[in-house]
Formats: sequence, C-alpha cells, structure tokens
Amino acid sequence: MSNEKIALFTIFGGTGDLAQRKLYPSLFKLYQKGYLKDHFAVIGTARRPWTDDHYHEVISDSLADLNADQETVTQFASHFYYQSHDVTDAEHYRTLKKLSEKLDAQYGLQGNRIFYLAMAPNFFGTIAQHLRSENILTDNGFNRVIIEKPFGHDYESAKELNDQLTATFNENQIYRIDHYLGKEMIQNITAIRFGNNIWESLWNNRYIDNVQITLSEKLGVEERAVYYDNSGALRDMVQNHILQILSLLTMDQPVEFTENDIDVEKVKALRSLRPLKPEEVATNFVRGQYGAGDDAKAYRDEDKISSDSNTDTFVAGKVMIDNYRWSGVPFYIRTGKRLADKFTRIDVVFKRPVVNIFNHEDVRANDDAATSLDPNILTINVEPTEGFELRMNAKAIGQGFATTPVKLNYSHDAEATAGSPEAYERLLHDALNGDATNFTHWQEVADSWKFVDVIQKYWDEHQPEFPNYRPGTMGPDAADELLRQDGHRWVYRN
Ligand SMILES: NC(=O)C1=CN([C@@H]2O[C@H](COP(=O)(O)OP(=O)(O)OC[C@H]3O[C@@H](n4cnc5c(N)ncnc54)[C@H](OP(=O)(O)O)[C@@H]3O)[C@@H](O)[C@H]2O)C=CC1
Ligand SMILES: O=C1O[C@H](COP(=O)(O)O)[C@@H](O)[C@H](O)[C@H]1O
Repeated sequence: MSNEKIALFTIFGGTGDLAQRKLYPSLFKLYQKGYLKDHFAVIGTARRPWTDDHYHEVISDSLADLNADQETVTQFASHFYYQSHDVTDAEHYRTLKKLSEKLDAQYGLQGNRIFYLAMAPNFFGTIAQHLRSENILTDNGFNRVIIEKPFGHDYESAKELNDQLTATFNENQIYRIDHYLGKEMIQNITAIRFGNNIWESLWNNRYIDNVQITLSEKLGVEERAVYYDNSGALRDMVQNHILQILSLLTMDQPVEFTENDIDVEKVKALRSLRPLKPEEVATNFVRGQYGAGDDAKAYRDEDKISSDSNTDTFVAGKVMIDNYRWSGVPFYIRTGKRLADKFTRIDVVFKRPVVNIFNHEDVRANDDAATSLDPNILTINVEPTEGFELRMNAKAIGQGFATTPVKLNYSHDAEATAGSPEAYERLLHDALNGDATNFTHWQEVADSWKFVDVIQKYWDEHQPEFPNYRPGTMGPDAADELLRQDGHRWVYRN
C-alpha cells in the first residue's frame, strides 16, 4: 500500500529563517521516504520579488547539510512555486487562489490544502480572514492551518488570536506547533508511563518525592533577539514546552490513545495547576538574566537588545498540582540561555526507603532512619542523549556489607537516533495524516497562559536585579535556594 500523502502546502513566510532551516529540510525528508511523491506542491510566499528559479536555489541550499543526491534535490525543488505576496493585500490572495487551483489540477491534489503560517503572529488573523473571504479554502479536500509559536503574548492576546482563527477554521483544522511534542523522548513519556506497570503504579504522591524538568541551552539569543527581548524565557519556553511536558508527566491515563482522550487528560492536568497568588510569585519563581562571561557578552550587550533590558533569560520555578495523585509533590522546572550545556532532561525523584536497615549506627544516631540511602531517580534524557537512567542502591562489591548507588542505563543507539525523524518532519507528517495528537489544543494554551500571566504580571511590576548569573553556570544561586528551602536539590548540577 502506498504511503503517499496528497496536499498543496502554502507557506506564508517562505523566505524566512524557519522555512529555510526547518520546513524545507523536513519536507525533503518526507519526500525521500516516499510520503511526498508525485502529488504534492508547495507555494512559498513572502514580499520579496523572487523568481521560481531563485526559489529552487534557496530550496537546494537549505538541503545542503543533508548530503542528498542532486537529481533528487532538483526533482523535489521542481514542486516548489514562489509567489510574491503581501499578506495584508487582498489582491494578492486572488493570484494565490489562481495558482493554487492550477497546481491542484496539475498535480492531482484533490483539494487538500495545508497552510503553514511561518510568520510573525500579528499576521495570523489577517491571513486566516483572507483565506476565507477570497475563497482559497476548498470544499472537496481537507483544509488545515499550522500555526507557529508564540500563540499570543498572554491569555487575552491568545484568545483574540484564537477568535480570529476560529472565524475561518474549526478547532480540528488548527494545528498549533509545539516542536517539543515532536521529539522522540517527549513522545516516549506516555509509552513508559502507560506501558509499564511498575511506573504507573508508583506514579503518584505516595512514591514520588519531587520531579525536575530542565531545558538548558548553551547558546544565547542568536538571530531572534528582537522577538526574544519582547518575550523572555517564561513566555518563550515555560508557557508552551515546559507546561506541555508537565501535562504529559502528570495526566491520568487516557481511555484510549487518541487525540481527544489525551487532550481531555492534559487539560485536566493543566487545570489542576495551583495558580499562584501575586504575593507567592517571589517565593516560588526565580528569574535571571546572564551577565558577561569569559567568552560571552552580557545579554544587555547583545545585538538589538536594549542596554537596560529586564527580559528574563532564565526561569526556575516550583509548580504544585492540586489533585489526588499529585498533592504535595513539587515539580521544579528551569530553563535558560547561556547555561552550562545544551540538554533536556526530566528527573523523577522517588521517596527514600522508610528505614535504612543496612547502617544500624546511622539509624540509631539519626532521627531520620533513611538518611544514608539515596533516593531512586528515574531520568528521562530527552537530548542530546535519548534514553533512560535509573539510580538504585545495591550492595558494594567485596567483603562486608555496604550499599552503593548504581545506575541502570538505556540509550537509543546512535544509528537509530540518526535515522529517526526530526521534530518538524514528524509534526508535518502528522498534519498530513490529520493527526493533531502532538499539537496543542486551545484549552491547553488558554490554561497555560492563565498560569503564566500571574507570574509575568508580578515580574513586570517589580524590577529585577539583573544581571544575576554568569554564562556557563546553571543560573542564579536563587534557583538552587528554591529547592534547598524544601530540603531538595537539583539532580543535575554543574
Ligand atoms: N526561526 C525559528 O527558529 C523559529 C521561528 N518560530 C516562529 O516562526 C515564525 C517565523 O519565524 P522566522 O522564520 O524566524 O521569521 P523571519 O523573520 O525569518 O521570517 C518572516 C517571514 O515573513 C515574511 N513577511 C514579513 N512581513 C510580510 C508581509 N507583510 N507579507 C508577506 N510576508 C511577510 C518575510 O519575508 P519578506 O520580508 O520577504 O516579506 C519572511 O519570509 C514566527 O512566528 C516565529 O516566532 C518559532 C520557533 C522557531
Ligand atoms: O521554541 C524555542 O525552542 C528553542 C529550543 O529548542 P530546542 O529544540 O533546540 O531545544 C529555543 O532556543 C527558542 O528560544 C524557543 O523559541
């Protein structure tokens, strides 16, 4: 049976960074694997007056790292058409409609349309409205719109954006990208939780002491300074990626492994987040901004960043979930730029054994009989290594009897990881299949913003003392103190 998918992609922002770095290589991988073959075409649009020939060169250049043979690249690029287009100009949509209909007939696309909005979000509403008013949507095939982040700046702006989109598209036609949901090990969270009795039976406040989610970046803001300076780490990483990961870690078992059932459980988890009162923000969330390091400029000295910017380049926080399963378990989260290394990991720290029978002297000398036994820790390594690690206590080799911590380790092998699809490839394939499981649904976005808005508002009203961490560290000392005050510490420390 053929796996071929049939669709016309219209990419708004076809000359942009995202299109060139992520979308064209991902579409090419789908082409190499036969998911895209004869019956697909791509219209790239933006204001620049490019020709089709120039566009083909851009496509070819964007694939340079993939070491593909030139003939395949040329064949692939021949499916791409460029149309100069200002998204605010209605006349341009009429030209777009004609080109879409021509390509539909030429490639046998059966009216299937995917609109990818790879542009600044302030344009999403006008594009959606024109797609409807200029009759670019079809009646005979599917119409899906893929939306890039950020989905709003706060709850109000996200709602306004959503209202604009839903005036044209139904919720089940809207695919809000969160590329973390396309990552292999993030998708693995549901597999290990619901595919293994040992974990699901321990996955609650009786056995889990705390959970730590770290999304650490070594780089600074790079080319996206203007966007980032208006956003900051809380909006850029916590509202979306971290709260999505949190919802997958904490949701109850869905009735079936389907988009709707998973969404229902994720929304319940997000609605159970304990909302912070403004006066609780300072004791539960820490913000940071990097200063200068040995080889790195301070954030405020980066290109296009104002010298008195108070934007957060680091966040750590303690999140509590008020439901039967998680009551009393702190979820510690942190993310930032210019940290010690680039990695993403989740550490699930279990409670220590209630009694330590191995070290009698310790037991007698201490009120806390378990002090000398380490907790079991399940680490989900999301990247760069993909795998799991379990820390246990075992007998130390040799005469006598002492315990020592050991690790059970599993990593995907490098060959399998190299062949595994990159997040954007996976998500584009899902969108072609009409599967929005790994996209965020409106209610999830809304609940995440409501949680984050309180923190952001408090921060906006209180001046920080920035800069407060050095590049190459794991953020300000206050992020360590956040756990220390609860008697915990970060599993990953540098
Ligand atoms: N780049 C990245 O790594 C990531 C980007 N994103 C998101 O993806 C989206 C795009 O980002 P990115 O590619 O970096 O942005 P760029 O600034 O590189 O691209 C913006 C695109 O919009 C086009 N454009 C701007 N104004 C108009 C207009 N009036 N009419 C038609 N086209 C217009 C530009 O082309 P022209 O100037 O020729 O008109 C360009 O193609 C943003 O929402 C961003 O937040 C999300 C995650 C990562
Ligand atoms: O969404 C974003 O993610 C990247 C980090 O993504 P990763 O896949 O490299 O971990 C981040 O750099 C960027 O600021 C943010 O917008």
